[in-house]
Amino acid sequence: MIYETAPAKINLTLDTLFKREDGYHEVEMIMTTVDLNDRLTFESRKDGKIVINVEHNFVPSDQRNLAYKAAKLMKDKYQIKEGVTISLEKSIPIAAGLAGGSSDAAATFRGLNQLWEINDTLENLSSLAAEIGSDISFCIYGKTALCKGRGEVLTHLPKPPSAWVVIAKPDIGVSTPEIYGALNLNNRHHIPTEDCQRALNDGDYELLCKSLGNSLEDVTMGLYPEVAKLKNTMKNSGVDATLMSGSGPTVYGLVQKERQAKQVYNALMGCCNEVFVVRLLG
Ligand SMILES: C[C@](O)(CO)[C@H](O)COP(=O)(O)OP(=O)(O)OC[C@H]1O[C@@H](n2ccc(N)nc2=O)[C@H](O)[C@@H]1O
Ligand SMILES: Nc1ncnc2c1ncn2[C@@H]1O[C@H](COP(=O)(O)OP(=O)(O)OP(=O)(O)O)[C@@H](O)[C@H]1O
Repeated sequence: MIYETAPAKINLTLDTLFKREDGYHEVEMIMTTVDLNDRLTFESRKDGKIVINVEHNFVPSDQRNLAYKAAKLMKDKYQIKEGVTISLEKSIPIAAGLAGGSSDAAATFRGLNQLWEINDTLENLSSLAAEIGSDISFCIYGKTALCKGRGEVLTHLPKPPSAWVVIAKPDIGVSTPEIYGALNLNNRHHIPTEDCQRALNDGDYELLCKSLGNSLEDVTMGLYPEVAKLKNTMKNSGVDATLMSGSGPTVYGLVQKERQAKQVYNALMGCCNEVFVVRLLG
């Protein structure tokens, strides 16, 4: 049996540049991982089937599950006869902007690479992963990276200075295509990534806090005012910086001391069901 953890990601920055001919948006974003993890196990099957065990009302256990798609792609690409039972224990909130499904898929690529003794490089797994989702290439490595293209062109970056992250998800799910679909490129905030890169290179926490930005934030907040409200509550609760992750609706705040993190946690517990205090892994 093989075990893998699948950490959530947050966006430190997200800039959208233009809409491409294939319908995707060219992006430039810096992502990093936090220690909020789904857990997966992989067990070989002789009958060649891919079976997903997951007990969660909003997560499909059939071909729609991203872990299933990853397993199917690995099986076809490397012509594997064996099957696999994948057991998935979810902790990452669903449809949250934290790449939960993408991280499960990435863990599946890594897990099956071992279970089926394929032993391919992370680099090759990362390019293969782009066939089923833009965030999965990053999730293959986790850590911290500048992601370009539609998200799959990676440059690895130093890990962020240590910090506590308070993550809060309002009780709504947001669909990524809906947010990209509602984005008006003529009227969007340009988010430079240079300051954030400098902050990471220099280990400069204050600059990191100043450099956070997400050009999808206004779009999601326009459609879901509760996200703007949550960000305001987060701001007023004493965080050093706050931002919406990905296409939302999750908002996170950064602080340096555990005591501050607990204070922020208490302030947010009243306004959403899903609040977590975690650390940057990066
Ligand atoms: C918002 C982010 O999570 C930030 O990391 C990603 O950009 C989205 O990545 P993802 O969930 O892996 O997205 P995919 O599954 O590849 O694409 C879902 C849909 O989002 C839109 N999409 C996604 C990525 C991108 N660079 N441009 C897009 O316009 C497209 O409509 C696409 O059909
Ligand atoms: N392993 C999985 N875990 C969670 N959701 C999954 C999974 N596989 C497929 N899904 C489907 O994908 C949808 C989006 O879920 P997910 O949690 O991955 O979104 P997300 O956090 O917004 O991802 P991203 O940040 O990459 O856009 C869910 O509504 C669910 O139906």
